[in-house]
Amino acid sequence: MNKVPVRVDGRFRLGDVIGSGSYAIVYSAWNIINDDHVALKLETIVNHPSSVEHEYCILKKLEGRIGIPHTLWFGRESVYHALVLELLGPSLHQLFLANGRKFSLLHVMNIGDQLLSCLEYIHLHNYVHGNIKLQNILMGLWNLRHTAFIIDFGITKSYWNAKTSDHVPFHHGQSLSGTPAFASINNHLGVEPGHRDDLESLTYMLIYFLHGSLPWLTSDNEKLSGSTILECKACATIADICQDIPVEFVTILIYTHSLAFAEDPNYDHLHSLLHECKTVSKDRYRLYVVVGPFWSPGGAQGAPGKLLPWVLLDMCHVTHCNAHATGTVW
Ligand SMILES: Nc1ncnc2c1ncn2[C@@H]1O[C@H](COP(=O)(O)OP(=O)(O)OP(=O)(O)O)[C@@H](O)[C@H]1O
Repeated sequence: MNKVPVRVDGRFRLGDVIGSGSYAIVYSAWNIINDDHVALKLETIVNHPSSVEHEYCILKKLEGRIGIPHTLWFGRESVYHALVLELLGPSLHQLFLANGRKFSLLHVMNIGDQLLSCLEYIHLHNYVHGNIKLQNILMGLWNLRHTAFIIDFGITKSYWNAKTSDHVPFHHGQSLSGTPAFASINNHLGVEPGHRDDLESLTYMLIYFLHGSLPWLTSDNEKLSGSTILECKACATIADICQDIPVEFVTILIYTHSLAFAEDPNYDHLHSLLHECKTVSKDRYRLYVVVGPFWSPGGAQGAPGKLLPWVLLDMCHVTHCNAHATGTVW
C-alpha cells in the first residue's frame, strides 16, 4: 500500500485502523478543528470506478434517516479516495462473538425490526443494498448504542431505470456479488438483484443469530467456495435451516423465497411475523413437517427459481404449497 497520509483535507488526523474490506481500509480519525471523532475510509485510486465514490453518492441520497451513516466529507488525498463518515460502534459480528455466538430471541427480533425498516427505506429510494451480513451492521455509539446502522454501500445498485421509469429488466448471467454465506440463492445463480435478495440475506442473518450457524457453514469457519455453499444452500431443507427456532422464521424464509423479481415486498407482514415470535411458546418450534429441498434453480431462459413441493404444519395451521407430503415429523 502507498504511504498513508497523516491528515486528510488538512483537518482529519488519522488514528488506528478499525476495519478493512476488499476495497478500502477504515481508520479512526480526529477532526482537529471541532474535536470530533470520525471514521475515514481510504481507497487507493486505480483505473476502475471507485467503490468509495459510488458509496458516497448513494449515502448522500439516503442519509438523514436513523440507521444510515452520515457522510462528512469525500475527496482525494494524495493517491487515495477518502470518505469521512460518522464514527460507529462494534459490528454485529463482533458483538455476536463477544456474546458466545448466541443472541436472545428478543434481541434478534429487535435487530430484525430495525433492519427491515431500514431496508424498506433503502428500497423506497430504489436501491438494493446487495451485501447484508453481520460485518456490515454496526451499532451506534453513546445514545445511539441500541441503533443498528447498515454500512458498506460499495456494491449497492439502483433497480430503477431513471430514464424509462421502469424496474430494471430481469437479467441472468451475472457473477455472485456480496458474501456467499448470506447471499440469496438467486444471487448465487447470477440473477439481477432485487428487494427480495436483501430480505433473504437478512433472514439468513437472523436465523444465524438464533442458531449460531447455518447448514452451509462449517463449525471451524472454513472458507468454502461460492459453488459449494450454493450446493448446500439449495439442498438444505427448511427443517435444516429453521430447526428449533420459532416457526415464524419458516414463514419469513418461505415468503422471501416466494417473492417475484420485481415484486414489492410486504414489509408490514414481515414486521408482524417478527412480532408474533414474542408470543410463541417454545413447544411450537418443532411442530412442523417439511419436505425438502425446497428450492429449484431457474431454467436456462433465465426464469426465476421456484419453491419445490413442501408442506408446513404447525399446531394451528396447515399450509399447502403444491404439497405431496412425505417426510419427517419433528
Ligand atoms: N462508520 C464506521 N464506523 C466505525 N467502523 C467502521 C465504519 N465504517 C466501516 N467500519 C469498519 O470497517 C470495516 C470495513 O468497512 P466496509 O465494509 O465499509 O469496507 P469495504 O472495503 O467496503 O468492505 P467489503 O469488502 O465488505 O466491501 C467494517 O466491517 C467496520 O468494522
